[in-house]
Amino acid sequence: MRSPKDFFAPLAVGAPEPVRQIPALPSRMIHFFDPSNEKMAAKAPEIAKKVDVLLGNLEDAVKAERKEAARTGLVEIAKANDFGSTQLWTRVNSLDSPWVLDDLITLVTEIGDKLDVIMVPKVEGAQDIHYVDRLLAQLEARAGLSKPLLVHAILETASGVANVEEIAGASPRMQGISLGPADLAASRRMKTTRVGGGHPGYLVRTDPVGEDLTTGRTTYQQDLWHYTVARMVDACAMHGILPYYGPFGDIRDVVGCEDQFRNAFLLGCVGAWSLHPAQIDIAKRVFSPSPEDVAWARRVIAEMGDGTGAVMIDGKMQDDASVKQCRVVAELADALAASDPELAEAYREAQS
Ligand SMILES: CC(C)(COP(=O)(O)OP(=O)(O)OC[C@H]1O[C@@H](n2cnc3c(N)ncnc32)[C@H](O)[C@@H]1OP(=O)(O)O)[C@@H](O)C(=O)NCCC(=O)NCCSC(=O)C[C@H](O)C(=O)O
Ligand SMILES: [Mg+2]
Repeated sequence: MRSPKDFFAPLAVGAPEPVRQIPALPSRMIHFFDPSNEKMAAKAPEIAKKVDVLLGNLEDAVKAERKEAARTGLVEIAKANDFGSTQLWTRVNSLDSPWVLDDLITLVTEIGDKLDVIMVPKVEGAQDIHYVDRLLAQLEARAGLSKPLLVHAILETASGVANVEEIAGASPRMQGISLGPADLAASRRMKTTRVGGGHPGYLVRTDPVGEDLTTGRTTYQQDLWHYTVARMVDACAMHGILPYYGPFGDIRDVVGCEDQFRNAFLLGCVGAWSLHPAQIDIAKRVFSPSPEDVAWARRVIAEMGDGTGAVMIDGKMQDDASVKQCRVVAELADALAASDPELAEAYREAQS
């Protein structure tokens, strides 16, 4: 572990100073596209106008023989477009793959000034982040970058989950962590065959009444990801970085997707991945606090004055702790409304 005194020092001569605060930029959806897929690549500039984060994916879901085309495609798209306030991220190949070194060298030296965040898959522990951290510093120095690239880890191995707190605090570059349910399920030897979401077999059943074990026993499907998401949220909050739910692979099931995203939102996540254009609006809706919740939060804040003591509002007790929750909601609403005029209008209307 680096000494706290050196934590914010650049890791290479000529590399930019690390950031001291992770910017809380809107990132309700991290929209994945394959830069080697001509159709998707052609849509990227239009999609960029609708999303908070556009991510050029180089890892899983890109065929092995298209890896180089994906890398080159992303460089071309980044050079040819100005995405304005939409962040541009990439997911590089895993650290044990034959592609990742060239991914990092090419992307940082060619389009390092256009990229905001590098997503690193299958992170096992702090050592993986330390490797990327030093390499990025060297490449940033070579490319003459003035702004440091941030790093986002995917939590998708059993060791990654066991080490999530040290991963979250491994570098001042750490921007956030996403759950990768598909790889995590495989790593844990879970018996699912899906990309995220629930499973009808994972349930609890009410007790039997009398001797009859089969009738009148309601079952409730449980959330396979609750433990991991909650643990990830705590690790991120502890280190001042941002947690995200990852992918929901059943593109057709927009209802199940919305439920999974909402659970993550309520537990503390700031966004999720959109794999298909149909998931963009779901993430936008879910990860923006509702106008009614924002109006309520603002009312509590106003009636609580300096934020101490206890008051009754509509029969509910409010005190120092509930006003803090209301501030979380109101501050998120303000941050999102600043770059989303439609949302700003909806919040204004609910207030009046
Ligand atoms: C899932 C898909 C393969 C579906 O693609 P397709 O069959 O082409 O869907 P549609 O016919 O409905 O598409 C309609 C049009 O929209 C374009 N399209 C589709 N997806 C995207 C996109 N993501 N961005 C931009 N444009 C998109 C199609 O080209 C169609 O265009 P047109 O014909 O001109 O109308 C596909 O959506 C896809 O590949 N999505 C990305 C998948 C991905 O990135 N997967 C990796 C992330 S999940 C993961 O890695 C697991 C995780 O790590 C873990 O371990 O949990
Ligand atoms: Mg994965």
